[in-house]
Amino acid sequence: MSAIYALPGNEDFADRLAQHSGLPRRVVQVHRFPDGESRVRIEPPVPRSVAVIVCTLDHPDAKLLPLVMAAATARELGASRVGLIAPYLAYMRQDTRFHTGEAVSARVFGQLLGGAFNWLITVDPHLHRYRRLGDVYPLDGYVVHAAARLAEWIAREVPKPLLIGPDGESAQWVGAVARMLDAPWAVAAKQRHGDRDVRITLPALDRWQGHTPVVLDDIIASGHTMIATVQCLRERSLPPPVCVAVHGIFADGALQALHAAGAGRVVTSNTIASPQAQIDLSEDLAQVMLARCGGRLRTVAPPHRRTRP
Ligand SMILES: O=P(O)(O)OC[C@H]1O[C@H](OP(=O)(O)OP(=O)(O)O)[C@H](O)[C@@H]1O
Repeated sequence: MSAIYALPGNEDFADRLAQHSGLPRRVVQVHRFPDGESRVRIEPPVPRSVAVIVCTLDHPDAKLLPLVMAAATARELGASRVGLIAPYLAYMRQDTRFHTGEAVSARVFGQLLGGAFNWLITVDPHLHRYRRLGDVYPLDGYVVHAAARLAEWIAREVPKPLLIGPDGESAQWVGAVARMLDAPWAVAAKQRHGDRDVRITLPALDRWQGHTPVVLDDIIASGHTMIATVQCLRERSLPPPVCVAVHGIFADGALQALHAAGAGRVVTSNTIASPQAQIDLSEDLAQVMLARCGGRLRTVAPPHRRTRP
């Protein structure tokens, strides 16, 4: 029988996958030796089964080696195929050589994981210059989209939402969510001058007075894209914007800075665990996982509610 293996820190998401799928959840132990090396130990898989390893890949450098060791060990101990569920996929933003001599990290990282796993399931990877997961990852890749779950949450929690994307790149997910909600939407222009130096120019929003602004993006990392957008909205005397993202990394006090800038609620999906991770995608990933393992989902996703703001 196939089984789900959680790398440390991924137990809650793996338990949810196990609950939806009926697959057993197994343990991966990672011990750090005093010299900084790791010892990885897994419960041996059933011979010729599929081993599904769960590891979200924020702060990826420390996670990569134990992850690759767990995959190799599952294969050595009898798994016929080894799959990776990485709800958040790292290094997708370093997708070109921005300056001479830089690593194209997205491609290098993809090749490393491609050598360890047969397939990969992830959520809305930051595909910008690469358009398809297969362009970066030499394995069978499956993308789960968070849009329907984000739309469900906004429909339930936000009266008269006006969706705002902080940059042109966000139009794809902002437009998708707005269409599901039948809500108005607009996209700002972003200029990034550094990791924490982001300038936002908002379009005219006067015709949607009385709406609640919802800033929607794929990633909150330093938070400065959201912070600059929130500041622009507050300068126009709009109410505290609700901030919604697929992936909440929240580096270095980003959440506090976002609230200090005037944000209202800040909510993300649970691709990365945090108190803001209130939108559960585990059922959607379990569905795709089971298709790779030859099983059927135990529960049925509720139909998406369509509401007018
Ligand atoms: O919280 P932050 O540190 O601001 O990071 C998050 C932002 O970074 C990404 O875009 P990016 O600026 O990399 O632009 P790109 O789409 O051109 O890669 C992402 O789409 C967010 O907008």
